[in-house]
Amino acid sequence: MPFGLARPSRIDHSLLLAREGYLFTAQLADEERRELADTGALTISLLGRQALLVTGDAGVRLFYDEGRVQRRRAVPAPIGLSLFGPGAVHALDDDAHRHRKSMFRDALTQADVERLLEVAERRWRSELESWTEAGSGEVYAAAVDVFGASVIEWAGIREPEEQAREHARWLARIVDGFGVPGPAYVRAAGARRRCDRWASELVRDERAHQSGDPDSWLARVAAFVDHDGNPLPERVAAVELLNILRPTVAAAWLASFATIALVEHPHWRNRIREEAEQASGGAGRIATAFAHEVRRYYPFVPVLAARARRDFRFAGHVVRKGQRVLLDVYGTNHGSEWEDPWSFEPARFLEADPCTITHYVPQGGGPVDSGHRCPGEGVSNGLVALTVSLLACIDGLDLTPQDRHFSMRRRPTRPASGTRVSVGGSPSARGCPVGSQPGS
Ligand code: HEM
Repeated sequence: MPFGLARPSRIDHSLLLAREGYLFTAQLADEERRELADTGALTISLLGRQALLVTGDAGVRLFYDEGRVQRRRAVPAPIGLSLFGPGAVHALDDDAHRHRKSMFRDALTQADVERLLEVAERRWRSELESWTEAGSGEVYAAAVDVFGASVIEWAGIREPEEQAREHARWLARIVDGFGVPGPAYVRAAGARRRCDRWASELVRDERAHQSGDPDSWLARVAAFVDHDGNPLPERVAAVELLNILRPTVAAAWLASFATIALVEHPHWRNRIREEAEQASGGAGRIATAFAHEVRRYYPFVPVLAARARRDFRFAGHVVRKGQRVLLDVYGTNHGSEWEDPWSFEPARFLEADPCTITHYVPQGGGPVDSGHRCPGEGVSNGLVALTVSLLACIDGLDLTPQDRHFSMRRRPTRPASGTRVSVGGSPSARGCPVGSQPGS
């Protein structure tokens, strides 16, 4: 269709997006779905206003083109404030964004990620010991505690184990309810308030006493001088402190899916086990590729939102300044640019460098330093790779009889059963020489 002639649909898509979640694009009218697939773009109507939905490589390039789109006021307040918090890096643009982003990048070097994965491995191993005694365990609940307590320790926050686990569960509650209207959202909002108070106290104490390691995440956030030359206001420092803690706990959702994939694909489980048994440390390239495929294949983020910085045209659509631009994340991870996109196939990541695959966007796309791409991919991929490496080494690991299904409408989703596993035989996990390595 020539420029300017693409017609917005007359149906408001907000309800469809809210109701269908990851199935949003699959539930579009046939004609709309075809247009999105053929051109990579579709003008839709959100809350009575036009928005541009984009997908695939071209859509990713547009979405991360700072000359055309920006993030200010892009995410609806009920989601942005409850998930990221007010003043967070996610909603900044240009120099203010790049400067704040450097705080995250500096704290998440390969060495920092390795240190976090070492802490997580120690805690996972001790958790798995208790599973062996009990004969079973629940992956989701254990991963929340293990990842949460590990990142709290890594961040330089000193607190008793029980308290760290309680804080991990608060963080999980924020993730669990941010996109779900109803009781889960109310629980998430309550957890957000408690986490904000806890994080503010930590920042205040750190500023008053500088008691810990000056390179810890807590110390870095407390001392960070923002783009305007001032320290972050206490509330914003608290928000950013949580912006590493909370998403690290979110990797528990991925660990649940990864366990199911491990059991359902015994060939890969054997390969990961062999790799782990032969390794002298490090989660290895097979476990790492498996983790990438878990992040591509299973649903987590449905869409991302930005706003047009100026008027422009894209794939036959006129986009007006201020109009929302949505990136179809789930659809891009399963689009026609992938070979056999609906097959779970870790081999696709064995040779290719994931950073060079434009349409691989489970945690956003584009450049990580200058754009909004997630700076935590090494952490989440590393935690998933570590998890599957340890689980693959457990003799007789199996899923207990349970409902493995997960909703494609709820965001975020996971098997409601918590992914319970039975542990048979002796756990060679104890002897498995799996160390730690960032995944990407
Ligand atoms: C389940 C795991 C995770 C998922 C699904 C996830 C997903 C995402 C997505 C989709 C974005 C937005 C990208 C964009 O706007 O273009 C993002 C941004 C971000 N993530 Fe993650 N993430 C995860 C884990 C992590 C971890 C482990 C960390 C830190 C250790 C982290 C820290 C951040 C930060 C600070 C941003 C804001 C980046 C910016 O605006 O420049 N995330 N993440």
